[in-house]
Amino acid sequence: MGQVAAIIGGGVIGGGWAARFALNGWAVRVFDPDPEASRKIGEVLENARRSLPGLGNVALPQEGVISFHPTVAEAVAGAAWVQESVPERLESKQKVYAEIMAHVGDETIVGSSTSGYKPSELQAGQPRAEQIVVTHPFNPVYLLPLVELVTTPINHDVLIARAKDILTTLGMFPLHLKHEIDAHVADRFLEAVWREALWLVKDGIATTEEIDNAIRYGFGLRWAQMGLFETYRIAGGEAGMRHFISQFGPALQWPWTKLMDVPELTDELIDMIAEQSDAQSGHYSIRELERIRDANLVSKIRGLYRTDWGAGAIQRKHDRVIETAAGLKRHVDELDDLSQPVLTAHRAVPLEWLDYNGHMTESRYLEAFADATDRFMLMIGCDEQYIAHGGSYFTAETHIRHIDEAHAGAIIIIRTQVLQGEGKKMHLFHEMREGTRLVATGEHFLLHVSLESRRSEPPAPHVEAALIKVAEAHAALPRPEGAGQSIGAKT
Ligand SMILES: NC(=O)C1=CN([C@@H]2O[C@H](COP(=O)(O)OP(=O)(O)OC[C@H]3O[C@@H](n4cnc5c(N)ncnc54)[C@H](O)[C@@H]3O)[C@@H](O)[C@H]2O)C=CC1
Ligand SMILES: C[N+](C)(C)CC(=O)CC(=O)[O-]
Repeated sequence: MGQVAAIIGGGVIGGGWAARFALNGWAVRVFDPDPEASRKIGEVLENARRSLPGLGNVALPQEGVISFHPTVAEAVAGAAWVQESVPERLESKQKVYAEIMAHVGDETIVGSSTSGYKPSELQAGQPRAEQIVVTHPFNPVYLLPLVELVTTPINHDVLIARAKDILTTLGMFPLHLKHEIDAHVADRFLEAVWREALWLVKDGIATTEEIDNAIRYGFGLRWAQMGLFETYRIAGGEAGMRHFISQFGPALQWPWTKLMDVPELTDELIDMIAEQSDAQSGHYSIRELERIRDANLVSKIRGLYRTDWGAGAIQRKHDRVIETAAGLKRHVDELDDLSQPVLTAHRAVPLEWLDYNGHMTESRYLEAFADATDRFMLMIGCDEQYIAHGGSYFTAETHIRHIDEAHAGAIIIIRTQVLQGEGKKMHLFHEMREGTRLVATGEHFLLHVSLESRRSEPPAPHVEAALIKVAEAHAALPRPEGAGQSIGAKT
């Protein structure tokens, strides 16, 4: 069995943590007195299963089992990680900690999802308080990588390093804050923006929908990929950050903002906001909105994956961590058996690959096969460094057969047979399967090129030798059904 995580409090955030741990192969034990907890977590898990596995290009480990327990003691027994996500009230959190700390092991890391409390407030008066840290996530926990890891001087370096390591293996980005402060770092911004938005609604300047449009069509997109300071560095033009501050800094003194002040949340203001919000989004259920949000996040993070930037770079790193467990190799010399087609993809169909017919759209078959070709190139030594030195392959011809459907989240594997591999020529035949079911085939003819002359040229000797080694081993295989076909041709 893999590692065990205990989730204490299985609401919006605890449910997200349960899904993040389980989908990364951890056994998850939940304690939540709410009789509806198992239904709610089941629904969150269903949404997470649709979206998380397809975020990267490598299949996640086998899903861990989620179980529900009647006491804290039973839930935390043997857990390597305990994540507390009970409601944001200090007194009730402290009571829960007394129970958790009485039953956890000496090595267990106990993280709190608290949005606002400092770790020292949770540690106060607890036995083995040095095991308690704040691990503040962002909703949806199963998709967003950021987790603020807030520690105090009593937390040992070894525990902090282990906490970072575990969060990283879950595909998260632990932002380590060594100085505790109410509401940590990110929620300070969120509250500042929220306060300002409440004033704009109260004063009748903008509706909830107009405020959301002001964010999502403009600076929200910018923030998602560069944050604040990197964005403003660019806004300073060639003169950079100093120029930006001297131009726009003085405006901070002008009365543009009411940030120092919070509007009174009167019944009238709350009704106004709730009515506007109903008019804006009331035609969707919360679960529908969650699915729309998740699909949008998957598209955005996968877009950033392509540019190896921000949240996409975190996902790429996670793929590197889990690719060995998924059976993927980085060089043909690591293969035990060269006589069979090579595993070049083991991944889930991402949400963004679906079309109006509810299945993987045609262009994504080519994307999957192109990624498999990239993996094969990597495996014969045509890696990032080799390409940076000016050698690569160009695809000259492709033939795809769409044999069966693939749906969101389906785990697909691609195996690649080399039909010809010598000199400049590389002729590959990919078979894509879900389980044993053949979904598609892709036949690709590539030429090795010089990226300087943009003309075909022989590969470097070590690349050609690796390619020939596989080609010779595959020469004994039967020619795959469908190889060499054109549209309408009989087999
Ligand atoms: N909702 C959000 O956007 C975020 C919330 N957080 C933090 O996560 C924590 C939980 O918040 P939510 O999940 O939003 O609340 P929630 O109300 O959705 O869930 C809390 C859960 O805790 C359970 N619970 C209550 N008393 C309990 C106890 N003694 N033992 C075990 N379970 C108990 C409740 O039945 C409920 O299922 C809070 O500390 C909050 O600040 C952090 C990031 C984002
Ligand atoms: C509203 N909130 C303070 C609970 C929000 C968070 O803590 C983080 C998030 O997911 O926005």
